[in-house]
Amino acid sequence: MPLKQTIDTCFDVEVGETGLSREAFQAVLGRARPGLAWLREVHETGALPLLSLPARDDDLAGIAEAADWLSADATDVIVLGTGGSSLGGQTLAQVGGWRLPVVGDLRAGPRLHFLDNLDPVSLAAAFDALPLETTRALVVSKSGGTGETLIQAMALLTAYEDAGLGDDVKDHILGLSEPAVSGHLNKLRKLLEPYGLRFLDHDPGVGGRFTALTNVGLIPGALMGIDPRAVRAGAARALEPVLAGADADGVPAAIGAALAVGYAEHHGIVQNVMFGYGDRLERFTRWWVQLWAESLGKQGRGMTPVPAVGPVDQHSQLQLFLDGPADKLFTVIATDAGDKGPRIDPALAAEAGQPEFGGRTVGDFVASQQRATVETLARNGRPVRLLQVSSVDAESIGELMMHFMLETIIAAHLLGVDAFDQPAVEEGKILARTYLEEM
Ligand SMILES: O=P(O)(O)OC[C@H]1O[C@H](O)[C@H](O)[C@@H](O)[C@@H]1O
Repeated sequence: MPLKQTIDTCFDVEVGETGLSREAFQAVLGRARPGLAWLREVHETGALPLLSLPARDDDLAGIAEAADWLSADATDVIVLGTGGSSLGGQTLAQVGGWRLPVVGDLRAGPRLHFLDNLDPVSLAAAFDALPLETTRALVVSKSGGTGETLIQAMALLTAYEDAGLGDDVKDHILGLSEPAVSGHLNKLRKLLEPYGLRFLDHDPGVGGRFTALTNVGLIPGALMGIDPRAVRAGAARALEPVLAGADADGVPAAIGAALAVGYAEHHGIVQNVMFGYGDRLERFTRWWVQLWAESLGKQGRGMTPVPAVGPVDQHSQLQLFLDGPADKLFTVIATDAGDKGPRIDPALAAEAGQPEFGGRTVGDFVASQQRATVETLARNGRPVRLLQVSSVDAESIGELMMHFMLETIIAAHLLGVDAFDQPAVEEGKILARTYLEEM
């Protein structure tokens, strides 16, 4: 089933005075037309390579080969890289089983580890605990200049040296960075290439947080058995109405962008909650946080992304969502959970005083929770849109990711900001370097 978006519970008639009027929404949606025209134009000219990815297959053999190389005879594969060089891969890998309770740990094949947060204690413990001889590493940095990734790569080189594997580094590490350009220093390449190891090219035209559909996201996904073709087929589905020239009200991503920007402009609602039901959407919510925050948070504009996972966060954030300040727009991602999972013995259910559980599956229970969350949010005056997929698999995650990349780009057009840069974070990086020099 393709992604289905329902926005009935997003407007004033359903949620009361906190809701956006249909008229105001339509006015913002109309303003999405130039953004859609721009997307079509850059697709045609090739100026935004992201939009050509769903139809590409010339790079798939290289992606499969890299995943095979990393996993052959390996007990462990570590992925170094941060932000956009990690979160897309994490999202796809999770759909394949990485970092899922129990199933993740029981899965056959090499263990996969993303070291995206620079933590000295974890890094030391990881290098101590990993059997380095059978551990391979993928080191990812688009720019080749991110301090966290460089320092991790240096520490890894030393760890291999200390383990007596200094001469075999090229058999353990694969690099992934922008192609070398003469006159421009790529520090990661300069550090690693002398070891004779192989580097894959990061597409210079695809910004970090938009790389899930490139080798950056697809190699880690493939390591967990996620088929890159299926991911791209799902992405093509989300892109299709844009390329087909549909008007804004026929493009789900434009509708989502207009809702978010409409709420920000008309109601000052600048917090957006992504409530994904199911373990396989946990990393997806974190990937979306970077996408939404770094792409839109500029020049005093932007919306704050708030991630939540269901049903577990019903026992954590839902009280606030329902009864705290009415200052959020919600997106609930639901799956066809019904009929899935263990079926409950009626005798046990009766014994426990929960006869309604009897004969139902665990998925039936989750399905009713998804529905109840959407309805109670709306009844409490909280605008909520529902996105439904039949299940979280390679194709639906590709569709969700492309949907939200498009939604982000269109929202940036509506807000009048550049979706593709992140100028403000540079200041802190320069200051951190100064402090390091002073130590
Ligand atoms: O891939 P890299 O060049 O190493 O960048 C990794 C990340 O770090 C930067 O600080 C940016 O804020 C992110 O947008 C980027 O994804």
